[in-house]
Amino acid sequence: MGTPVLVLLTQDLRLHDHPALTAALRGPGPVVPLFVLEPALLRRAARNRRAYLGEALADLRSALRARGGDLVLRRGDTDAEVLALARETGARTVHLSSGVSWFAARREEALRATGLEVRTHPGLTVVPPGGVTPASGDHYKVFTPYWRSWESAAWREVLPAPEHLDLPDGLDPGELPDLADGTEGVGVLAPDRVRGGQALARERLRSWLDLGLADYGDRHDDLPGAATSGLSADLRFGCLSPLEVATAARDLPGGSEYVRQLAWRDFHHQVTAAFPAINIRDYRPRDREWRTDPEALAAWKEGRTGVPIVDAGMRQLLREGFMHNRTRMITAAFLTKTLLVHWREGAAHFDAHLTDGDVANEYGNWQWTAGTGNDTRPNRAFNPSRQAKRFDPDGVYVRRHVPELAGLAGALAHTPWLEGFGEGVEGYPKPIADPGK
Ligand SMILES: Cc1cc2nc3c(=O)[nH]c(=O)nc-3n(C[C@H](O)[C@H](O)[C@H](O)COP(=O)(O)OP(=O)(O)OC[C@H]3O[C@@H](n4cnc5c(N)ncnc54)[C@H](O)[C@@H]3O)c2cc1C
Repeated sequence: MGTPVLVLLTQDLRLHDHPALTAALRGPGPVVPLFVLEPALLRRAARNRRAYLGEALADLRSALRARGGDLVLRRGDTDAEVLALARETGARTVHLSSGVSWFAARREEALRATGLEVRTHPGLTVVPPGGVTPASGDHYKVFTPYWRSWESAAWREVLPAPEHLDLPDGLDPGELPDLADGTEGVGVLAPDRVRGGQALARERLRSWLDLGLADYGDRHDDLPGAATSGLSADLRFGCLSPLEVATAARDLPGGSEYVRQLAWRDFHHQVTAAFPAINIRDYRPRDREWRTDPEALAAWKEGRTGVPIVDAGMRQLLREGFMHNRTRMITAAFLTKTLLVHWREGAAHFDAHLTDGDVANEYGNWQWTAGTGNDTRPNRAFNPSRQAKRFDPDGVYVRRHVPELAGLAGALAHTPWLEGFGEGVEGYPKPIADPGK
């Protein structure tokens, strides 16, 4: 047997289409798949993401065991744990998928400083950041030209899952702690959250391709229909490969509209790779007065602004750890453009609850909506009343998430302030800001 090699897993918790794992398996030696639980990161992570992560690691471990290998788990700083495991096994090389965040860049730097050979691979996007670039500059700042280049870029082949792996003898695989026990983390554990792991993710993908995709173009904005794929958390943790999803969907009816959304995901990744401070600083600084309004912010977070479409979205987030894209835009615009509260406050709340929350998509989209990011129309308005009438015309979505409004039929659920001779609906607040007409 040859020298063992390490594969450091991060946001790629799968066996299918895994370039780093495939590269490691090309050598003659045993392959040690490793995940490092970093206490400092886990303490700050949303409870929903901790729970998904725990499930995804358990699922990956059983898939690896079924193939003769195992998932090795360690707790501590990634570079120190990688180095310790390399010393224990005699490994000199570590393979990993390239990340785009500031944290991923620091991690890679720290790994290189250990003296090990560090080999990075694609795998977290369809087209890797830098895979397409404009004539001037290192990344695209506007989506439409990016999309045109992205569409015509050559994609690599989808790789099969390995059939067999060997682990060095006598290696302690390490314990997987219960990450969903609720003792650590931020936000609330959502009762209807998505469950994690590549097995469930692959079932969701199959069912989406068979039953949902064909109608995506017509129905992706239908709020009550919830007619989107719901695969964002699976993509976030890499239980699904974005390239495999895009390749499977591309030539099916509805595929091109769907694949365009995956290009948005890649777009925000290449922006973040070029501007890793996306979660801290304005991408396009604007002369803007933000307001400090703790009461309005609390009402927004709890879904009691008195604007039903906003409250429905915010309560969906608390109940599911997920929110429909349309209400993500409406609620984010209400906070930043109507209440004039800084995007960082809103993004922090989303980050504490979204199972799919990640640096590139979350902050890229928050800045896009707030007008400090990549939107070419930074003053774009999202009038809540008009959005509600258009995307939830019968009030079904609002009644589903705001039970106080269950007694209001049809579109009346969107204007509770007009009920009871202008007294509103008992138990539901009056709007804290103009909901528009
Ligand atoms: C304020 C705000 C915050 C957001 N935060 C996140 C986040 O933290 N994580 C996240 O994955 N998405 C985020 N999005 C983008 C989008 O809302 C979600 O990806 C989508 O709602 C997930 O549902 P789905 O999987 O059913 O999407 P589908 O409509 O089925 O789309 C398929 C996939 O394409 C990708 N995608 C779709 N729309 C976008 C988009 N605008 N930007 C980037 N990728 C997209 C996602 O990976 C998604 O799973 C945010 C959007 C807004 C406006």
